[in-house]
Amino acid sequence: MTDTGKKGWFSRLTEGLSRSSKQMTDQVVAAFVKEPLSERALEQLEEHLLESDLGPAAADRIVERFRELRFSAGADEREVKEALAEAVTAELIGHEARYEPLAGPKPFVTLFVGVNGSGKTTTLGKIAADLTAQGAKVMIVACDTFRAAAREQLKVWAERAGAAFESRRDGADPAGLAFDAYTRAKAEGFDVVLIDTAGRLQNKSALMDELLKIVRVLKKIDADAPHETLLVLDATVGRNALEQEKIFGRTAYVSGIVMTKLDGTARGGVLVPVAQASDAPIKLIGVGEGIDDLQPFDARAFSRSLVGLQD
Ligand SMILES: Nc1nc2c(ncn2[C@@H]2O[C@H](COP(=O)(O)OP(=O)(O)OP(=O)(O)O)[C@@H](O)[C@H]2O)c(=O)[nH]1
Repeated sequence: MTDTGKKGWFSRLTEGLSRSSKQMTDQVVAAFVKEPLSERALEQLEEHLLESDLGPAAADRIVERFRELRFSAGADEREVKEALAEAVTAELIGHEARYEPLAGPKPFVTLFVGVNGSGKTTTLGKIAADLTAQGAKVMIVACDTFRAAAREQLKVWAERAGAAFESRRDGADPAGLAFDAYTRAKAEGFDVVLIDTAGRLQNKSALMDELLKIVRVLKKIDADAPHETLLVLDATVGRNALEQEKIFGRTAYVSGIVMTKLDGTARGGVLVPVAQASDAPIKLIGVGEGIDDLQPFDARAFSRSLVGLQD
């Protein structure tokens, strides 16, 4: 990425996280600048960390770090923010990884799982657009065969991205569709296959059976497929995201997490307990609806933006 690209990316991140950073830092920083050594400032810190949905375990550790730091009287705002950013980074640094579909086997099959409305379709569309812009041959497969609207939405993204599109109507077997699409992609030299799946949690066991069946048939073609299974979680549902991680993480062999809509909440801190609860790392984050608003997850950049640092 160029320096200007990097700068634009960082300011998008900071802007996207502005509601969370406001919630997280304004009062905390003021409290520390005013009374650097007081128990009251530490209590306020804990309260705000919990309100940002960071979860009790991480909040405790961060408060302990702050207790040990013992800011001198006259600590300024920047110093307090830097310390907070470092503490949050320490919580996340072991949980970041890259999504690299062009570095793996060809075609690289990615399965998208998550509840309806979490941002699966949008995420998939943004990824397709980014990959075709890099010259890759991309196929999108709409395995939610029950919902015509979902199919249509995905088709629009495929056309916009210049990607091939595979779908079937009215409840056709999603696993059969996935198998045929992957077979075609292999025969025709596609680089990447992006598979959208259904997300109805009302009938959890049927949904999991459907996902597992898709995985099973893909493995008939290549034992390592799907090469990535991305769980898409919506940050605006707060700690419910943890529940969803549990449900999908346990059955769907999730290999990476995408946290969307971080711009739509003051509780972006929820990424911390989700990352720590999951066996899979965070790979991408969404901070808006535009194509450039889906970004690789960088623990340090995320943490700095979360506390309102501009660089
Ligand atoms: N603000 C914001 N909105 C987002 C982001 N990602 C997705 N959205 C919006 O969230 C809504 C739901 O996204 P979809 O991609 O349709 O979600 P889905 O999981 O595919 O849902 P279904 O199509 O119902 O299965 C859409 O209006 C998106 O534009 C994001 O990072 N920020």
